[in-house]
Amino acid sequence: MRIVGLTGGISSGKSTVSNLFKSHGIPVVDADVVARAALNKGTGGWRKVVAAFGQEILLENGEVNRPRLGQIVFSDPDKRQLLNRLLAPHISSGIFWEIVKLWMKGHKIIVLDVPLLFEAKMDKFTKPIIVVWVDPEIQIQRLMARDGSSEEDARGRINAQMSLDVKRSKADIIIDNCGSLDDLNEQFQKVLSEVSKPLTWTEFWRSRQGALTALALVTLGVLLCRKAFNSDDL
Ligand SMILES: CC(C)(COP(=O)(O)OP(=O)(O)OC[C@H]1O[C@@H](n2cnc3c(N)ncnc32)[C@H](O)[C@@H]1O)[C@@H](O)C(=O)NCCC(=O)NCCS
Ligand SMILES: Nc1ncnc2c1ncn2[C@@H]1O[C@H](COP(=O)(O)OP(=O)(O)OP(=O)(O)O)[C@@H](O)[C@H]1O
Repeated sequence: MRIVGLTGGISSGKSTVSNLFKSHGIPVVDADVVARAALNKGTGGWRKVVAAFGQEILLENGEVNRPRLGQIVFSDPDKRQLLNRLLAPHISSGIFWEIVKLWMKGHKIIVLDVPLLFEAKMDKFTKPIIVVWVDPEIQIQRLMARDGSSEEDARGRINAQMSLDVKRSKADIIIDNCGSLDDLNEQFQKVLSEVSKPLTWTEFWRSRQGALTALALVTLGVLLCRKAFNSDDL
């Protein structure tokens, strides 16, 4: 199985690229979606976060007030680290089970969309790694336009992440998303053909088809050995 890593900065265009993959039939595991589920009311993640941050981060219905928690953690690195530490095991196991489900369905190529792929050291499980890069000023403009946030808020969120230039230096494939959506789509077509290349042998043996082939080969080997022993007995 090929697990393609997709990362970048906040609002650099990862979801836009993810949607392109999905529209070409390649499933995407979205870490933001998994992270949201890990904070749902009543879950283990929710309990730990409420115990650490207090009732004031809750809405009246008991769900986490996400903008409120965001304001707290994106302006205080210690609190952000605390939140990351509390949620990391829930996010990793959520991502793991999403991958297992896609493996069981027989998908050979999947995309892991993880904003903190390098920070969380998940990059070692993915190949190739695609970084969606964008110029910092365009990133701020798009972030403020999308979330209706202030410049201070947007800068706080961007500064909470590893710099996009550092991420770019760690990439196998770079998508430069400073241009129009048409430009992005044009680059995506090249990325798609790169990512859709035939699996390597290692990737093949990690796929469900590879595992079934290995099982069939072992079974055949056992049957042939038994037959050989039986003929010796005769
Ligand atoms: C603080 C929270 C509640 C704010 O929620 P909100 O709905 O406002 O933002 P959302 O979850 O949609 O995240 C938007 C973007 O912020 C960035 N971001 C989120 N968490 C972090 C973090 N801990 N450090 C740096 N950047 C982060 C990501 O680029 C993400 O795509 C939420 O982001 C959260 O629970 N974060 C911790 C979990 C986490 O690490 N998520 C990232 C998945 S790898
Ligand atoms: N090439 C582009 N031209 C114009 N707008 C774009 C382009 N690419 C993305 N956008 C817009 O920029 C915003 C951020 O893009 P997107 O949501 O894909 O980023 P993201 O990296 O997934 O963000 P997050 O980390 O917050 O999940 C969106 O409003 C999106 O529509």
